[in-house]
Amino acid sequence: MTPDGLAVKKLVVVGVGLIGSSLAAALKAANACTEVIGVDRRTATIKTALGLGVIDRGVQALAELGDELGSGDVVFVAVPTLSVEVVLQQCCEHLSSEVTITDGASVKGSVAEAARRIYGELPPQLVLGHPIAGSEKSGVAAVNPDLYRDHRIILTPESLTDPLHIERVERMWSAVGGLVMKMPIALHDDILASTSHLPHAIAFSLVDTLAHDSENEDIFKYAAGGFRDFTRIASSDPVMWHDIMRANRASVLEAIDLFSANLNRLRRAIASDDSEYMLGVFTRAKEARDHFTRLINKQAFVPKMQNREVTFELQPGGQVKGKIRVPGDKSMSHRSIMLGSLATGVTEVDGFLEGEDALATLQAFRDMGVVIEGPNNGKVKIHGVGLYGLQKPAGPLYVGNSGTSMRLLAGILAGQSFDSVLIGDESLSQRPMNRVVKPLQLMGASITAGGDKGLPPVVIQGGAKLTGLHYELPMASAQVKSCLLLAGLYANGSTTIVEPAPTRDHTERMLRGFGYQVKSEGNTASLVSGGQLLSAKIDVPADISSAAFFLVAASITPGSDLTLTHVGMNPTRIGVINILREMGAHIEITDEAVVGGEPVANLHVKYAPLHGIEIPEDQVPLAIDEFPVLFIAASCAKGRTVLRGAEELRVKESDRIQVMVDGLVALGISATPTPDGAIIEGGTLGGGVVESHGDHRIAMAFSVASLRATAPIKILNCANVATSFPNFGELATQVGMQLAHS
Ligand SMILES: O=C(O)C1=C[C@@H](OP(=O)(O)O)[C@@H](O)[C@H](O)C1
Ligand SMILES: C=C(OP(=O)(O)O)C(=O)O
Repeated sequence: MTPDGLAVKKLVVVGVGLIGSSLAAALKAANACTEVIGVDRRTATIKTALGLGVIDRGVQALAELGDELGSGDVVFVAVPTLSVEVVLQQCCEHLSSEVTITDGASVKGSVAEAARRIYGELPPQLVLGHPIAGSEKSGVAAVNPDLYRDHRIILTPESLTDPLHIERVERMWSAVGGLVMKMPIALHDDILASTSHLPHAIAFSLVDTLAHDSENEDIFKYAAGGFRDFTRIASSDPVMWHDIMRANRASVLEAIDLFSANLNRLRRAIASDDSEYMLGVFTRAKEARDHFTRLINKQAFVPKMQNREVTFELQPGGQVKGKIRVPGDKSMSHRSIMLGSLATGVTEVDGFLEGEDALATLQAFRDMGVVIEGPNNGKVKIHGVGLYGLQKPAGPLYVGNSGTSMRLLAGILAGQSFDSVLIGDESLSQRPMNRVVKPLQLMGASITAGGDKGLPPVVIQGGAKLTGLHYELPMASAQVKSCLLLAGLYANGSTTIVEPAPTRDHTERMLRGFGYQVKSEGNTASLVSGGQLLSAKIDVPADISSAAFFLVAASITPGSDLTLTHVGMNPTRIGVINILREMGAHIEITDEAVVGGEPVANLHVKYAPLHGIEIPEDQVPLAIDEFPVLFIAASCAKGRTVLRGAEELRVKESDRIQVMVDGLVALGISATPTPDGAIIEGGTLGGGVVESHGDHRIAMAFSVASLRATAPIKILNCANVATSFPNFGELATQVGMQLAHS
């Protein structure tokens, strides 16, 4: 700060166009400098700037200010890129080394070279910069004091640049709302060549091409939204862009070459009617553009979901009434993408869960070259590439919060010819992967993960020869079973998995649906390699794990009457119904049917007084994801509920035993954790603040608790509800729960 607390003392803007005048106006509006002086050789510009109140004073040459500028003053050079050299020459001749100099040119390498030519080396007072803001408009009349608010300002200081001057420039941009970041000059010029200079070159060239067409009048008359959206930047300042292209020649040429090659490839695809290639380009581009839209709207989920702070606030009481269909089954959605990709032909999926976990799997397969259309209202079309058609991804495969994606993918990737790396978010990076890494190594896979527990990243070397395995699972885990069966598709001979207790069998069922033989006998599942998967139609039923929140909600709320439609009723998933019924719940199963090899039904639930039970251990793997909300049922039941044999809950998205017990205790319930479960005494739920630790099922479980709470409940860290149940809030409110989020 200057002694009087200002970001800078005098601001001198050389070149009073849009960029210069907007900084001047913004700094004045923020009262962050003592005076703004404009330098522009055009007197008319100075006059306009004075008239608009953008500057306090104007001169025609920097030389006029030489004597009065000193420490704390900043000269901002805002002239077209190739004119910066002339201004730097004047700076060198007239300014003391105390004065901070910065610029706004779009290319940094050429400015640095100019400075070296003039000063001999980069002067410590020169802080090169580039505000990533602008508009197709130009000139002082377009001045916009908000131009830099929330926009990135890139500074490219070198080792010789004086930190005092850097700090001053950072303060100046922060004062006008800019988001300052630093990067090396070469990186800046490469990035900008692709993200800014190339699109401008294309827009100018396209409009010029159309304008030269003999029928251009007609063309412009009929040009609609596509033309308007795509070519807006072609009305940018020609001199400025002429300068930029010349100043960043090498990087721009590289970007144009890459684009031309890709455009030519697309041309060939159109000529030869290669619809798969076209769809590949269009679906990948749409996904990337949608992601960008979410980013600019600040609602992106990849790669840093934890950064979103979502808090659920629930009022006590409410109703549970109506008829709803919860979103598609997560386990089946993952598998539909995986098997659809590995099949030959086009697989059509209906009812796909558009939650972040299943989308992470979808993206991973796109990253490996699979063309996937959608999802569009739960519909997805996968253009399968066959068991050996996946391509090496360009970088690590990021699967967010999803254990299922990482473990099942590990099995598939172990059998590929290419290297790959699987990474996840903060929570997934703490979950044990050795349970899949060790048996895959036994099959001959070249796969590693970190430390004793085998934490992600999971690193896989391609090209390993896998051999079938007879493996007794040390824990009841459908993810481990599925991983090994999928690796078995690529292993010599047969792969047999023996489970300590039955777990969900969607992989086995769906493989059969794709025409691949899988034998299931008692607790054993096995398959032999050498077959192939043929595309299928898949109807994904509503997820019973999501329905569970509403089964408990209706069961604990007097007066409730709720129907959940088309719920998946696979016998390996219905533990929650069995357990609730044993506690006295009133759940009717109607409209039973079998769809695509999976049973479905409607569930009609009404309030019933619940009582505590010893949960049968054989039901634990069949209700493994439902325990958070079953703990809520237990806290509303009369008497004691005891859960044993559920140590797997400690290695889910959070330690679900500890986190649930902590939350219940915070709400006044007597609950005690045990190494493999918990003891819960039914009681009265109070209000309070609960930490969900970013675990979707914890957040939703405590939302349900509010129905019987005596005071409001606030649940922290709920963004990850979107991993499995993106419209939970809407459905909860629709049935009568009183949930607001911020
Ligand atoms: O195979 C699957 O789709 C799943 C298996 C279960 O995990 P484990 O295999 O770790 O028990 C479950 O918790 C998870 O939500 C989904
Ligand atoms: C454990 C879960 O999922 P995953 O293991 O796929 O992260 C879950 O959804 O509760």
